[in-house]
Amino acid sequence: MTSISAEALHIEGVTKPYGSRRTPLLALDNVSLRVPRGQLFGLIGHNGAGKSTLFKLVLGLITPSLGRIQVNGCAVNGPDFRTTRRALGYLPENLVLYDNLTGLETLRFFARLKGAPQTQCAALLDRVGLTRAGGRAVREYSKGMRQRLGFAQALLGDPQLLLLDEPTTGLDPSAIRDFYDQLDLLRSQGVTLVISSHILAELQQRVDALAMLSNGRVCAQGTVQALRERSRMPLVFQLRAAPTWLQTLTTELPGQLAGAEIALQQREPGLLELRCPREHKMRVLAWLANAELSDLQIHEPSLEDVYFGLREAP
Ligand SMILES: Nc1ncnc2c1ncn2[C@@H]1O[C@H](COP(=O)(O)OP(=O)(O)OP(=O)(O)O)[C@@H](O)[C@H]1O
Repeated sequence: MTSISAEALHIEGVTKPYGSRRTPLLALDNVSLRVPRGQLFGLIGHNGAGKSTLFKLVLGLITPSLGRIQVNGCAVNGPDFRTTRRALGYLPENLVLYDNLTGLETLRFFARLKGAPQTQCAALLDRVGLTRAGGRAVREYSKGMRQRLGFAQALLGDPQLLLLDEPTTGLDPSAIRDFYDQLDLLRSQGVTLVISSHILAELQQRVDALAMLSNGRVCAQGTVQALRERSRMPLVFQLRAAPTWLQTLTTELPGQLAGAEIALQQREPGLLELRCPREHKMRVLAWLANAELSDLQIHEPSLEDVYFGLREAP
């Protein structure tokens, strides 16, 4: 197979059916994605959208019926994939751990499976903050400790591409922050990270780009800002002023912004919320320049708003 790209991950026209030949269910349907090296790339979508299936295809654990996948320019399941496979790290959604093994024994076990040096295990336990717990049986670990051990397992062999399937589920806010600090460090070292999550607020500030899967298809792909613009979700202006001034604004604004789809709502005395399409932002600001406001905040639509906006789009 000829190389389609030297990007960290290049997926082209991939389809994966499950079920019988007569009534196949397309877990993935003509999916194409490109992830440049060194990016933190998000994958979002409803339950059953196809995220885990995509990870398994990239790992070569299952094969597509159509399309092709390359990791660092090397075809998945092609002749050189054994070597490339070693440069992949994976944290599955539900990692099975042996409760009777200690944390350190667990890592040693995975290191043997992966052909990674045993000498990495203690350093990786330290990296995820489990050095003191490393001698304790995994059965005594909390959910957060198990996740951290799973993350250490994914880092065995110094992977260049890390696939993380819902890695922060069940973690407390401080553990989530520590986890993303680790991802930032890896990214600064040139590692490419693909992360799936249902916690959209968490991804919004952190990913370089993302893809949105719906019913096995990519329904949107790009930076959070590009998806915001595509979704055409409104901007929200929060205006604080004396109630009498807000009354004037409420009366005059619709006439001033004729032709713009705006919505006004009094949130509380002295606080007016104005929703309007992005393309009218500068008109609104120009008009507000002469208003006697005590405060003005402009809120971009959240990734969650964008997600629902794009999913509902025909
Ligand atoms: N081994 C399998 N056999 C049959 N169908 C499967 C299999 N694995 C996944 N599917 C189906 O493929 C679709 C995609 O599943 P997948 O697990 O990839 O979704 P997901 O986006 O990871 O979901 P979640 O967010 O719930 O983890 C679903 O309809 C699922 O039922």
